[in-house]
Amino acid sequence: MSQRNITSFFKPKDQTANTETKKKVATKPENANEKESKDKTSNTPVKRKSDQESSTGNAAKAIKTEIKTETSPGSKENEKSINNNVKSETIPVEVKKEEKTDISPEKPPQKTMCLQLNDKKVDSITTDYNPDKSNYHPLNDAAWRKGEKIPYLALTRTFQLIEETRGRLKMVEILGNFFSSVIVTNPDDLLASIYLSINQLAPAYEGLELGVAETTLMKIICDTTGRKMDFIKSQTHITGDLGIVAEQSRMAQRMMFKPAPLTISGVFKKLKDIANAPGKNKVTPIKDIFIACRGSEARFFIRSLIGKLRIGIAEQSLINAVATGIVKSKYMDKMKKMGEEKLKSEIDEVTLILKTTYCQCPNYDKIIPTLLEHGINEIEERCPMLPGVPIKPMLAQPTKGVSEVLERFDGLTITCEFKYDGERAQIHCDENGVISIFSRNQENNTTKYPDIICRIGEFSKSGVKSYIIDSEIVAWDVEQKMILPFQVLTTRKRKNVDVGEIKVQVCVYAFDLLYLNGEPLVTKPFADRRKLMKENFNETEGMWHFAHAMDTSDVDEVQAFLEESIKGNCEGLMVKTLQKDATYEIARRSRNWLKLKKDYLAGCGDSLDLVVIGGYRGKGKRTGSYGGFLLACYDDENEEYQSICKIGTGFSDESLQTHAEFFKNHVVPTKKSYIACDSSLEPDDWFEPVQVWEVKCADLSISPIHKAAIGIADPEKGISLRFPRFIRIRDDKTPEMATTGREVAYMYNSQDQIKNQQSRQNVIDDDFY
Ligand SMILES: Nc1ncnc2c1ncn2[C@@H]1O[C@H](COP(=O)(O)OP(=O)(O)OP(=O)(O)O)[C@@H](O)[C@H]1O
Ligand SMILES: [Mg+2]
Ligand SMILES: [Mg+2]
Repeated sequence: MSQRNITSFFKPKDQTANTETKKKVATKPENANEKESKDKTSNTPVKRKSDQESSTGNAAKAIKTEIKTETSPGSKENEKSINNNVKSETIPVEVKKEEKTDISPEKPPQKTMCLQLNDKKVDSITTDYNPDKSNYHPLNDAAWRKGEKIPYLALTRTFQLIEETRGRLKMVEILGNFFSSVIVTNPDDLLASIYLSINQLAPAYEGLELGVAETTLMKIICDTTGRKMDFIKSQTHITGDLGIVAEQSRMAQRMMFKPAPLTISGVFKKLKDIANAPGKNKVTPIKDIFIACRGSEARFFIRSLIGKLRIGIAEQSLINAVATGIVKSKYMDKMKKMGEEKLKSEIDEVTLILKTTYCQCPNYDKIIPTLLEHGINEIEERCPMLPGVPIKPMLAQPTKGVSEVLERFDGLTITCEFKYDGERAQIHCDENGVISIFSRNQENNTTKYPDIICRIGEFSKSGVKSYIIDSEIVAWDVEQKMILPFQVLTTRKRKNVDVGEIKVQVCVYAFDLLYLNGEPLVTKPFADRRKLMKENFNETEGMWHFAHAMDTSDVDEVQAFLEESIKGNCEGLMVKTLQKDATYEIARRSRNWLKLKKDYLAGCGDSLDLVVIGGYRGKGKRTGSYGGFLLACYDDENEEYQSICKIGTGFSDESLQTHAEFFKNHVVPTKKSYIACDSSLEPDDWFEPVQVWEVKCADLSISPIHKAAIGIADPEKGISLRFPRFIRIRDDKTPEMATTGREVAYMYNSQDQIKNQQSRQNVIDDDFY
């Protein structure tokens, strides 16, 4: 290859590391590219990456046709090994002979190397770069030049590093460095890189999901690699990860025709096609990509399809990483001169702008192109709140009693509203009259409520062109004209409901107006928003109501209103500021909304929403299912799950069966790095964090073993729940929306007993909660 400016992602040293790994798993000569080419040219010439013009699709197709004729000789011995040889009747397939320790996917280069190299790589773009002297290496498949489409392998190697890294800061740094490389060399690939890193194809509310069944993928792996189904199944059972098995299977097989390297944009587009394709039409595009996968590409491609990337990059980390990428790409060669502190403070600033923007417009399709075109300073203004794009809702803080509420709001004008126990609904109407209904979680619930859509015209008065209403949808008893319990609402179908088949009627209780006729209202005080809502919308009995409210701060009146709410089948009250400190705080659990539930009056206060991370097999009557579970809260700062209690109460025999069935598909072989848990609690099975349970308890206490809120209420000990009881599954919450460590600490500190023991300074500052 001629000398020219090369953008290379990994140092030669890294490459050596790679080669060494390869040596371990393959008998392939380690030294040179020429050798590799020569070996192949002896049979069929393999085109070099640089002169290969054919598209992935074509190359893939060519191979696919050949692969179809492959047969596995499948001696019993071979079948047992993941490296069983694959033969082809039509094309010679080079097969790697590997050692028995076969589940050892390609090791990524050393972390620090990658980071240094990222900086260097950035230099390499600005200076006239000589590949002979610096970090270019012919064996580096993940390298790319400025302006070129970025190889998918560069991204999956980054994922590999993240997967093997402990600590969120480091993970963010690795991903941020990668994003900075993308921004500098080919910003067009940034959006796809971002989506692939969080395993999404579009904003969550568009509901475009991959989620291909594991068995379908297993079959594809068998078809394309010649492995036997039993073998793939058993290896998946051992490793607990079809991604790793796919990677091993793919690596064990060498083909004469090297398909064109996959690119980030190419894979992203194909994944979208796969998501949009009906069931059986997904198979061909999956095969096309899978047979073109190199190294860790296979692992992450398969994991993307399953719907679990397992690198633990959640929303907050992603935004931090994008901010890191933006700032680093801006300073490139000046980074060292800038000093760490200045760099960090600028990254923090950009993170905040991005977060605010994402809260009002959670849509990377809009944010990223705007960012690249207009820069970070204009982003907030250019990506405003818009009907049709769900915003993250404002949430409330729990309180323990009427007097606490009034103390907190001393001197402020407030209102008390009934707290309805149903499903949060953001109702959007855009300028064209298109209606969408979004859940608390920004999921699109429009097809769940066709009855609401049918009669929406009665709701708004004339002159209303566009709006966003915040509301609670509750189940409604038409005959008795009363609200029905939350459990009734859960029996309603979740999607594509037919008006004719509706058994559970619903009523909407509107409590806020966030947008009206082209104007966001979130910065106006609640009193003004509420006035506008009442002026522009109608009430119709059993269909549309404004939340029942009373503007008072009289203790007795609040107490009486609370009791009235409970009689009316509500959970309690929401107490809200009206004038001062009364803006709508997007995505915040704000102190300007306090919730006062009947349950708070006894016990520990609010219930907790906890993530199930493990199961203990049952004995006696519970043999065959789990007898208990390990629960965790979510530490949103470090993005880890912290164990909080074991739970074995509140379950019916039937619900235990249901849980066992459900978690059977989410067992992982070992504890994941993002789980903080003492070894003495080791469950029989670890689960992926996928489900949230609402739990009540007698109280919270300091625990020497549990890790919840460690370092907050106590410098070294965590907090655990006493006498926890299962209440219900919270399908409307993702694991990242579970009760946080800080919230746990807050609840612990709010317990009267503790409150009395502590001096005021020790009590957690509400601002952090
Ligand atoms: N009048 C109201 N104003 C605001 N929210 C209300 C009102 N009535 C019912 N709600 C519901 O109460 C929720 C606020 O409570 P919180 O912040 O604790 O969230 P949550 O944990 O999902 O709620 P919970 O566990 O209490 O059901 C809102 O998300 C909304 O669904
Ligand atoms: Mg609720
Ligand atoms: Mg709750």
